Amino acid sequence: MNCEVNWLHQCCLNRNTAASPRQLVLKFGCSRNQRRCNCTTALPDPSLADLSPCFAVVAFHLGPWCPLTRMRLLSPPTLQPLWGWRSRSERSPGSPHLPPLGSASPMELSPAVGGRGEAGLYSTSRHWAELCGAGGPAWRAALALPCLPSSSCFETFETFQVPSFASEIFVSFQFRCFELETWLKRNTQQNFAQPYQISGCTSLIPEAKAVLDLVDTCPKHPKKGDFPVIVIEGLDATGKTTVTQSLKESLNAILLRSPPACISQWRKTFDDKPNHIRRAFYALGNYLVALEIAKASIESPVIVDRYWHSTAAYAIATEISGKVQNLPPEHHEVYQWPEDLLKPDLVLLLTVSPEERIRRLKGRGLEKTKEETELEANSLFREKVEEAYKRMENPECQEVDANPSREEVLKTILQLIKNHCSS
Ligand SMILES: Nc1ncnc2c1ncn2[C@@H]1O[C@H](COP(=O)(O)OP(=O)(O)OP(=O)(O)O)[C@@H](O)[C@H]1O
Ligand SMILES: Cc1cn([C@H]2C[C@H](O)[C@@H](COP(=O)(O)O)O2)c(=O)[nH]c1=O
Repeated sequence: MNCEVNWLHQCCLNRNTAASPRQLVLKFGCSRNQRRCNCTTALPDPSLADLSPCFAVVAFHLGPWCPLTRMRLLSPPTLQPLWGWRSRSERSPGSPHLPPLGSASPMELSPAVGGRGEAGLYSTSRHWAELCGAGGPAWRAALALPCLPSSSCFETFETFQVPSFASEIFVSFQFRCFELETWLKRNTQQNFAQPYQISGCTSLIPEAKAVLDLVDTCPKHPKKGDFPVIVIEGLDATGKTTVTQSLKESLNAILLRSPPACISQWRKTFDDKPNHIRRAFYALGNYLVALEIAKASIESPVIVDRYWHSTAAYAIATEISGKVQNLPPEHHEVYQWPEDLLKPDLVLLLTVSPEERIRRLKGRGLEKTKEETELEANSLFREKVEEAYKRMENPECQEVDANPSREEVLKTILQLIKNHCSS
């Protein structure tokens, strides 16, 4: 018997929740006596568009009673799926920390084959006997597939067939933009290989076109003038705006910030996009502000409120889940300055104690970005951003204790600038 499952009907859109931002969970199931489940999908939900490109996880929750013998998932031939599995006892629904690629699995992963390609999970009856023995645990297997942008990510799953089963099966398709990206990158050594691509987004995000048009007007390698360029970095509310304003007055300097004013109108739009798209926007902001730095530093000293180090530190901290120790090791390429980006003369990192930062945040009371909310709620994230800042190289960040009064912080910074830039 064939059954068409109206799985959209059962789609549970679970995006932007505090627990798991941008997670989409789609669920469908078949009842005990349905022998065959054949789901043909075309996902008309436009809100999916901004979830991609991403990876889809197909997670199978299998009960010990399930006599499933074979599953087949059709996907484009070029996509190489990855898999992992774990027992129910280890399962934590909100965080699919899948085991490393290649760990022993009761499943066999078929290689992609010609034509439309076939990739999937096959289980032998012996495996199932081991897995599903009476009273045995229930298992969760997960298959991760790179998806194509837009709704086409669902064409990957054009046909999902479970050819023969007589029991209950519960399948959930979970789209997790960053958790999975992180997992895949870590396990496939593709570290940060493609995070800064914005061009693929133009059909999804019309603003991307306007931003890209601006890039086309940029000279490739703008040169710095003779005046010093000083960047002020730090977590939110560490006093960057306050001190950069004072430095501007004290040094008769030009004050710039990243992202620059010419793209700030689109900042809100991109802040709401998936991480890699938002990052692309911020990365681009640096290249645009570099042009302003090049021009301004011919005329006077330049102070920059955030630059590349912010983009990198926040991106790294967002990508890496778990402990500070999970950050890429010191001297890793993610901490290096991009070769084609104008370098500043001095980068100062303002640090304050967490208690003082909270006091300042409260005193300020502005609308918060997602990162700011994350920083407030998540001390681990804060630690990772700060640690990533400290690992940046060439130029490195020079740390400034910004706990003292505004006047004292300014005095310290002026002295550092004098020492560093007067030659
Ligand atoms: N040295 C200081 N002592 C006490 N309060 C300070 C000091 N420096 C700044 N503040 C106050 O702390 C709050 C945050 O400062 P500020 O806006 O300059 O931080 P910021 O690093 O620019 O924040 P964001 O990155 O979020 O824009 C403000 O209310 C500011 O007046
Ligand atoms: C420049 C830049 C900023 N962000 C994030 C980090 C902060 O939490 C917010 C707010 O920054 P602002 O100082 O108040 O303008 O934006 C980022 O993630 N990447 C960047 O390059």
